[in-house]
Amino acid sequence: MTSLKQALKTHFGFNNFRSKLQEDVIKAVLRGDRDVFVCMPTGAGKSLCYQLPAMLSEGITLVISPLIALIQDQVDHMKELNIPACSINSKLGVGERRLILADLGSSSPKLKLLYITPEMVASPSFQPCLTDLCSRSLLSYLAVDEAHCVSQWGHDFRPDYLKLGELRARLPGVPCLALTATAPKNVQEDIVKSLRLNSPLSFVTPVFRSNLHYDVIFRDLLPNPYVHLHAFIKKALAMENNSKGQGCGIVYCRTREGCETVAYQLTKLGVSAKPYHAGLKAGDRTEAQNDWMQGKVLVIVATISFGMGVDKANVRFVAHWNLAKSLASYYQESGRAGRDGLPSSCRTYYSPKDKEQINFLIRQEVARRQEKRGSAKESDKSAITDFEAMVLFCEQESCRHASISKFFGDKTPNCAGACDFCQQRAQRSLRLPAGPLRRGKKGYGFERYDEDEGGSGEDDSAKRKKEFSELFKKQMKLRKGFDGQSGDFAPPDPDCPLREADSQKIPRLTVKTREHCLSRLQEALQGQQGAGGAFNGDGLLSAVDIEYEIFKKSKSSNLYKAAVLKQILEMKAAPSSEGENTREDKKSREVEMKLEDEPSSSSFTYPAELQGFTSASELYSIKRKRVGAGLRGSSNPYVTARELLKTDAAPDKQTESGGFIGDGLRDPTKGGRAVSKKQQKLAEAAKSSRSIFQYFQKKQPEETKCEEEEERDDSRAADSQENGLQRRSPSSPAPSDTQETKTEVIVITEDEEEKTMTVVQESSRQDAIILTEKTQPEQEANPKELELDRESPPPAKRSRPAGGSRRVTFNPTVQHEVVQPHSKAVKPVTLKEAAEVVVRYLDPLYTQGKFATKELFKSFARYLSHLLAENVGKDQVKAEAKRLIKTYFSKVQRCEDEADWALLKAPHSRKSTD
Ligand SMILES: Nc1ncnc2c1ncn2[C@@H]1O[C@H](COP(=O)(O)OP(=O)(O)OP(=O)(O)O)[C@@H](O)[C@H]1O
Repeated sequence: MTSLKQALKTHFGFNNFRSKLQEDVIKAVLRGDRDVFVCMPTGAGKSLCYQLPAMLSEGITLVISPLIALIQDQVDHMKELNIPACSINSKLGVGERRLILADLGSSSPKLKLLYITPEMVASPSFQPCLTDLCSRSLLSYLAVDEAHCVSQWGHDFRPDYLKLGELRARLPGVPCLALTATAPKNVQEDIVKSLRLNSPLSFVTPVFRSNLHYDVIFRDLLPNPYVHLHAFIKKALAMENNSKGQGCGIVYCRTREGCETVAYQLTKLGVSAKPYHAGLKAGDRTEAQNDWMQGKVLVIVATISFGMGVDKANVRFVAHWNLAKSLASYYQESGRAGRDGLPSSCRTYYSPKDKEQINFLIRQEVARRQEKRGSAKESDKSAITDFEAMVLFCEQESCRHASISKFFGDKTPNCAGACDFCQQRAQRSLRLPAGPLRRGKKGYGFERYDEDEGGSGEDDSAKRKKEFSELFKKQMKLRKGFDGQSGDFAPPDPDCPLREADSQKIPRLTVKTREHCLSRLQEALQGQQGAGGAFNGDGLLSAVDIEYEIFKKSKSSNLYKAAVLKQILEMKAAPSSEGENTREDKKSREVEMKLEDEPSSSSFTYPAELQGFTSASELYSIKRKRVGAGLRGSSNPYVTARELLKTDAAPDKQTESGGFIGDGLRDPTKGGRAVSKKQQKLAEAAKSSRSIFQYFQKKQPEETKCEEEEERDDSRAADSQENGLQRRSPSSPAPSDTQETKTEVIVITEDEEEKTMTVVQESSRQDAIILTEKTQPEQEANPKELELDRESPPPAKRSRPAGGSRRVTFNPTVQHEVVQPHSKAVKPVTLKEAAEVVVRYLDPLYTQGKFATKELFKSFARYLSHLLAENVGKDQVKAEAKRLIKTYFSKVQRCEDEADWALLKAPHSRKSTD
């Protein structure tokens, strides 16, 4: 055994190097004559490339690593191996710090590895120590882990990494080693330049990992995505035959709320899962991670804050519930699967809605950076192009491994069926019957003739040619058949509404898929057209036409699906037949739709300015487009309770002509189309009530933003409390002890000014008076507060055309107040009473702390504002609530949140699981 291998065994317990490359890198580092750059896939054993040399050299190796948590894991691991390693960081106790500094100051320090963040290494407090070590030539190596963080082209740029260039310059005699798993060519070059590496030796391995199977699923086309995910997990963990399963997995979600929902759904379906995100208490997060590490929990459902430095070998799958923000990030995150080299699965649940939202956030972030900097940079584009590469990875019909390799500048690898595209292709070709064309080297159809050596000249030759030509045609026909006209094609039912339903023009596109797409198109069309269009049959006809057009134009199954989804999005974004049709309107609504369409978000995660109530006097001046598409198809949803009651007969008219029955559902006996199952279930479930206060557990709006922003939340939250009335937490004390209560309503005027109106209500009097009015020009808003909004879904405010009308925001503390207008005709109901009535009707649409859709919440909020405006009695409240639900049923034909939809299907299960 060589001395190097001996050292490997002695210090790390490994018999061999993980790869030849690992060994080569270590040897190069040990030579110490050149800087070294290493780009090796996740789990390839990069850490050993500096850890082993550190053990074999005099002095101390300084390791720069981006996260304290990551450092802690490494230090703990080293300590387990009895390797003297430690870290200096802000979390260190005074005593510990003193001990470390004492060792570093000694003539022969015992420490071999000193881990430190880029911030700490640049801090003035560390400089004397660094200078001292340097002057005594006690620094053996400088290792920069996760070196891609230095590059502005990279997906995880950390400005503090840029300071490492200066550090490097200060340590001219110390060999530097830069390591990363994810660096395309431009990032590699940037690393070398920024870290001022001295003509480094580069060890770059292809990114291809043959043990990882990649696939992409169009989430929006799944009847129940959670069930689909559950099936995937069961398969990946081999749970079918073994209830305990093997290994574990990660599901990445973009938002905290997504994590909670997915973890909840998986647990409900029988897979132990825990959420992990920055919104959890530190203790809960650690517990979730430990439970997962120890195998007590099979699945961790996390934001991207989870995983860096987590060294778990048996991760059998990584699923992305939402699109990753770049292909490089995706490669890194999905690469946490299969570190043990065993087959593992990486799946993305793709949704065009995610695409729209993330695209918006990325561009917003880029614009913000440029604004801050005052100029644009070429590297700004990389965030956008990297994301586009991610989208292409999902949408393109090609080998997934090839897409990744191309992105990183590698050659196309031999995927060998390790992705959905290549697997399907392989399966198709396997289904070709064994025949002369498939017989290996000689398989061109000539074998049997070749064997017939005693052939007889010209005649034979002509005969052969003819036979070959026939055979060739036959085989081509067969191939064609297996590309699309396969015998597996399930024919359509006789009553199938699709045009050319039995056409097999698009390979692998089933009638079932087409029918599903048709129904989604119908839903979208109904949503667009309003109740009239939904039931008169036109919706069906047009949807059939639209579907057929898409079918005709599409060349592949994926392109067909993508086109259908695009069409649905466009239809949702388009103005209703009754609505205004200006371009601005469309734009405004597009953004609103994006907000509504967030699959995993609750109503409470709306930007503050969309969350709620306005005073009655403001209601009449608000155009529909300003506050959302709550009552789609209605040109003016803001009618008073009284007006609503007056027009209550309208749907009953429809009963006669179109088949509505009293509860807003359609009567199948009256000639109309049967009520949908969903509508029936909703109606059935509308029976129980719950405490109103649950509906006001308003979450902070920042919950929808990208996780990478979360580290900065605390300070922002403080800022926002100081600044924004609309951000006041519902749990903040209500102004109740005094004689009067104040309610502040923020109104955005046409010239984009915020007006804060304080409604004061004296407890002795039951009337409300507007007491103060202060304006707050938007440009004066605290920049930090604006920043807070940065990663939230696009607020309507930004999309509104200039010179538009008013936006209204809502102060949640209103819940505890009784604000009554002047009329004394009937005994007015309190807000709480009114809400209880509404809740009774909305209850089935509420689950897991949120409403089924934002739209519904907006309707609810709007309804409560009516009550504030109107002096109505309990009966009228009931009638109006009923009407609201009726409107909802008839105008909103979809329920985007599959989780809630699943619960609606089984209304009673919610009670037990709440
Ligand atoms: N020669 C070896 N033999 C066996 N196991 C090894 C060897 N070298 C490293 N390992 C193990 O491989 C795993 C991955 O190593 P390491 O964490 O260094 O990977 P990495 O390339 O740094 O990954 P990442 O990019 O995720 O940080 C660790 O558990 C490590 O102990």
